[in-house]
Amino acid sequence: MIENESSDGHEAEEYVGLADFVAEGDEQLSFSVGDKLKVHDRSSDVWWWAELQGHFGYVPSSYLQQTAEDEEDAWQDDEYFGNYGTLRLHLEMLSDKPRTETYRQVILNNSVALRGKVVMDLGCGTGVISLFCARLAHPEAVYAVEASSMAEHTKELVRQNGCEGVVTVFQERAENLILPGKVDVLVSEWMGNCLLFEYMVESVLLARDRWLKEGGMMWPSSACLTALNGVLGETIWPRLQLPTKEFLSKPKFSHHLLPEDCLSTPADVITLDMVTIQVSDLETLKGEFSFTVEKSGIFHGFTVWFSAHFQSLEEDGPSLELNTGPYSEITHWKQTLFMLDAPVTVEEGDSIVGSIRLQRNPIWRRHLSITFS
Ligand SMILES: C[S@@+](CC[C@H](N)C(=O)[O-])C[C@H]1O[C@@H](n2cnc3c(N)ncnc32)[C@H](O)[C@@H]1O
Repeated sequence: MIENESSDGHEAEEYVGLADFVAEGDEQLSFSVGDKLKVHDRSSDVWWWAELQGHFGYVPSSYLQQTAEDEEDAWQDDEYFGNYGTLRLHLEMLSDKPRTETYRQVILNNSVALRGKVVMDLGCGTGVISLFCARLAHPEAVYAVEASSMAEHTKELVRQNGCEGVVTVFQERAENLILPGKVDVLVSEWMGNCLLFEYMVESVLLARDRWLKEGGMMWPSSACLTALNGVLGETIWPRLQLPTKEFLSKPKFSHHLLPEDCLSTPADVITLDMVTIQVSDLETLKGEFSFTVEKSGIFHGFTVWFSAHFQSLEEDGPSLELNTGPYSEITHWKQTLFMLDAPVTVEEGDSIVGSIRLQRNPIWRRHLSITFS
């Protein structure tokens, strides 16, 4: 085999490992997540002939993904900020009452302590959180940071609300931001599906490290991914019959889990402390779970959602929670469903024990894979 040329005469192409793979036998090639492999033969759908550091062997195609053209491409920023530059997404978020109301309540509950403080609202969108700060509390300044073109409208909204003396809009990516000084509070609504999707949290952590004063407050202060096992509602099951294979192979976003379809009590599986977590920790996050089945039924899969927690600025002040789970008022995130390959009958008292792993995509930096074991 000639290096850089595949068996059919084409150039070998570079792929990146999405997960660790351990070879079984001499014919296969082991690699780790993030390894760059040269793929020489893709004639089979399932097993490809590849090379890593001079070693050759078969590798499973589903563990590999083609590399991005460049760093910018890896973040898909044109598409990402293009979408946030339109009103559609912002209207959906603004009309998500539990979400928007929690942020309003956080500002209101802390209005006394916010007096004279400097606040950064990272990813301010339409500026709703900045305006809550300016209207409900008396901060010294609010820096409203937004990378998309929505910032142009936000400047106008701030002016129309008479808040331009307090709120300054920075149309900038957080990573390139230059502020007049450090801030006392960093507030952001960065959470995505399964908590991490979009990985806006990375921008929040970078801004924290550069711009938050020592001992400053992060809102949310922590966030949790929660899981439980559930039956699949009778309303969905009939729709599954035809495209079952496709349905099982991917998570279902925007799934609305009904409390009566839950087989056990939910458990927090991963917690992010927004003061201490580092960007590098986001690459792989793992959690364990042990569910006791409380209701006999057919166990079809796991459902996950997140909650975000907001500490008070005052020592004994109440903390607040935004919970996107099935026992709380529905939000635009709803829940995410992961189906088992085949359903399992479970009895009350049975245990379902396992682990969950969130692996950030080494190429497409806003994406992740989630594995239940
Ligand atoms: C989920 S929306 C929240 C919008 C607004 N804070 C709200 O609560 O309605 C996130 C916003 O953050 C912006 N954003 C994401 N990453 C950013 C970054 N690195 N720098 C600046 N803005 C960013 C997006 O363009 C989007 O408008």
